[in-house]
Amino acid sequence: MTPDGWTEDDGALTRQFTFQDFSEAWGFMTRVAMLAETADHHPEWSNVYNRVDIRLTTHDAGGLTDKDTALATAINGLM
Ligand SMILES: C[C@H](O)[C@H](O)[C@H]1CNC2=NC(N)=NC(=O)C2=N1
Repeated sequence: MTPDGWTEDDGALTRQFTFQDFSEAWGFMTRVAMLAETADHHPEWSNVYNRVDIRLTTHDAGGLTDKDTALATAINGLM
């Protein structure tokens, strides 16, 4: 099942997050980075000022796995 707010698209989960400013976006990215390191599962992402675009896919498997769903759910838990 696709976690709230995420879109399943071409073997990946994507979601865009928008914050008040860069500082809030960067703080969020820092927290996501710590989740990613703990899970040894890392996002494809980009940041423009207050916006963070995240794409989750499992490169080793060539598509979507439970690791992506788990990380998306954990990221939702930061909000
Ligand atoms: C060696 C290392 O565990 C692997 O390369 C991990 C690291 N993080 C990863 N992250 C993601 N998103 N997909 C992977 O396949 C992946 N593989």
